[in-house]
This record gives sequence, structure tokens and C-alpha cells, in this order.
Amino acid sequence: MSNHTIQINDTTLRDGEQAAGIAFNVEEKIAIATLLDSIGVQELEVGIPAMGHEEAQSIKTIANLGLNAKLLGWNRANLSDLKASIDCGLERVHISVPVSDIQIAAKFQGKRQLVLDRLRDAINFACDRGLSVSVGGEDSSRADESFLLYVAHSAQEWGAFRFRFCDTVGILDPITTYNKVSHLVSHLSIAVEMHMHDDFGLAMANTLAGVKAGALSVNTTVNGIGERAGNAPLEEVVMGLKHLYGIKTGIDTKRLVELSRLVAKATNYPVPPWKAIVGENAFAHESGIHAHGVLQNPVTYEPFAPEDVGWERRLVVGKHSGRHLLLSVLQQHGITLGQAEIQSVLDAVRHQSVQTKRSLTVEELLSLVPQG
Ligand SMILES: CC(=O)SCCNC(=O)CCNC(=O)[C@H](O)C(C)(C)COP(=O)(O)OP(=O)(O)OC[C@H]1O[C@@H](n2cnc3c(N)ncnc32)[C@H](O)[C@@H]1OP(=O)(O)O
Ligand SMILES: O=C(O)CCC(=O)C(=O)O
Repeated sequence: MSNHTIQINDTTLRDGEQAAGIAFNVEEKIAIATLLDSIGVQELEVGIPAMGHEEAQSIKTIANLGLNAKLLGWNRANLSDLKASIDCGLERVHISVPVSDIQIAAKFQGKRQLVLDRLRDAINFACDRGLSVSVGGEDSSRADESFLLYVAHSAQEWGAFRFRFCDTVGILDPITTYNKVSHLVSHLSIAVEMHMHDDFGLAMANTLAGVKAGALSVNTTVNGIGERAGNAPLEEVVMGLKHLYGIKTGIDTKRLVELSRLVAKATNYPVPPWKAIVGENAFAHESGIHAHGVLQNPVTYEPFAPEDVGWERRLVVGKHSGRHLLLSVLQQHGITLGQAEIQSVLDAVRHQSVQTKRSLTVEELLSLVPQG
């Protein structure tokens, strides 16, 4: 186990909620923030105070809950956004600026100097008011590397405590991520934070690559919700850091399934059964060869025990099952069959599974056993 720790800055309540069609109410925001806090997530990006009205009110309510987690509000590089964050009672602000020329053209008339001027003014304003300032380079992955480094270095000089490296449109792969983040880390004394999107299904892999390259903080969302294809999933990043790299996050992993379900309910979108770590099938075994192995030792076909994330192992009978699983399930119900009988039950299971397009319940299996 490494002694190295990585901080999780979960953005379910900011980037997560930006997913098309997701809209949390204040009670849901409070419940999600409270559970994230109680399982030990160290920092929460709680929303965008500049949205005003109900959103600002719910951020204010979360700020007053007395959570242990540090709370961060997301801001553009402008003073009215920062005033809104202050009005919500936040002491920590994130200031985002576009850093790629594509984004600067759309938002800052193509003028890199304007980005720097606005960032400096915003950081000065926030620091003068005693706020802790994190800075985000929007579209860092497509930015000119020397300008990206110049912005990050300037943010550090002006008083930011951290720089967020954003793969805003999710176009990186782990090797490129590693190289870009290593370069940034080697030139900065402040922490680098990873913010990865999943457009090519690589958000989690790129987040881990960033950690290998020296990033000390990572953005996650529960169930990977977020803009377009989403962000790096909290549950995957935490378990990946723990089991693949031996890195501690201080998070009580035994409540990850509970957290996933809470967020799935609040989003109104179910988690796909094959979702890593928390999906219904994450520890389900139907295939004959797998079930045969798991019956002897679960580690044969499981990377870690389901209890580690608050889930359970399921052995289910279906189209791909074999004799060993069938015999085991039937034995648990006091039924012993000979070789010929078990094969005929197996054939019937396969047929029924194809007809119903699912695995069988135990009752359905028992009804296929010849009487007498
Ligand atoms: C990559 C990301 O996820 S960035 C975060 C994106 N999140 C969201 O947009 C969700 C919440 N957003 C909102 O509620 C609204 O967009 C608000 C309240 C922030 C702003 O709303 P509006 O004033 O209606 O502006 P609108 O959203 O149409 O346009 C964005 C404006 O912000 C400007 N802007 C965008 N990014 C930045 C930035 N980092 N710094 C300063 N200005 C910026 C744009 O140039 C545009 O400015 P303009 O109004 O002067 O033309
Ligand atoms: O924080 C920032 O700078 C932008 C974060 C973001 O949501 C993104 O780049 O996708």
C-alpha cells in the first residue's frame, strides 16, 4: 500500500448536474452533499452561484450544513460571479478561463491577453476578500502547451492554490494525458487537479494517468454523470486508486453502492447493469465456467469482494450456465439429480432463458426439475 493520498473533489452537484436532462432539487442536493461528506469525500464542487435564485439558495443551504468537506463554487472570470459565490457564504472559489485558442475565439474575442487580464482581476478580487482560489484551464487538452503553462504559472503567481487541467471535450488518451500533466506538474509548485470527460470512454483511465503523472486532486461524479458522455465516475476512480495503485483516498468504499443509488434516483436515470463497481451485474455470475470457478474461490472471477463497495455476489442460472452451478443451487433446496437429469434441466433452462430473454428465478428453475 502506498502512503501517497489523492484528494477527491467531487463535482456531481456542478458538472454532474450539467448533464442534459438532470436537475436536482434542493433536498436532493442536500442529501447527495451529506452522503458524499459522510463517506469522507474531502471537497465538493457544489454548483454555480451565478445561476442565482433557487440554485444560489441551495448552495447557501449546503454551505450552512456544517459539513467537513471543503465546498467550492464554480465561477467564470468575472466579478459578478465571484460576488454571487461570496453571497452564498462560500470561502473557496473556482475560477475558470478558456485556454485553447478555439475556446478563446468563442469567448474572449480571440485575445489571449484578455484571458490573462480577466483572470488576474478575478484572482485579485477573490484573494483580497480572503477566499481560497482554484483556477481551471478550460479545454487545457487542446491548448497551446506553452500558453497553458503560462496561464497556470500566472495563476500560481497571483495566488491560486491549485490548477485544474481540463479535458473539456474528452479527446485525450492515457499516454498523452500522462505527458501533458507531467509537463505541467514539473513546472508548478501548486497542486494540479484532473477534470476528465468521457467522450471516448477514457475519463477514468485518463484520471489515473494524471495521478501517475503527479496530479494530487481529481474531479469525479457519482455514476459518471456530467456534460455529454459524462465525467470520471467517483466509484471507479476511488476503487481504481485503491486496488490498481494502492493509493488511499480516505473514502468509506462500503457505501459506494448506496451513494450510486441515491444519485441514480435523483437523476431519474437508472445505472446500466454492467456499470463498473456499482452496476447490478458487477458481481453477478451466470456462465458455467465462471460460476464453477467462483464456487471454489470467488477471487477466480472477481477483482475484489463485493462487500468492499456495499454490494453482494449473485450466482444466477441462465442460458450460459453449466452443471456445477445448477447442482449447487438445487442442492441448496435439498434436490440431488443424476447426470442425465441435470443435463435435461440444463437444456430446459437454456430454452426458457432464450424465450424470456433473461436469467431464471429460483422458482422457475425448481419448476423445471422432474418430479418424483
Ligand atoms: C466546461 C464547463 O462546464 S463550463 C460551466 C458551464 N456551466 C453552465 O453553463 C451551467 C450554468 N450556466 C448558467 O446558468 C448560465 O450560463 C450563466 C448564469 C452562467 C450565464 O448565463 P447568461 O448570462 O445567460 O450567458 P450565456 O450562458 O448565454 O453565455 C455565457 C457568457 O459567459 C461568457 N463566458 C463563458 N465562459 C467564461 C469564462 N470562463 N469567463 C468569463 N466569461 C465567460 C461567454 O462569453 C458569454 O458571455 P456574454 O454573455 O458576454 O456573451
Ligand atoms: O473548471 C473549469 O475550468 C472547467 C471545468 C469543466 O467543466 C470542463 O472543462 O469540462
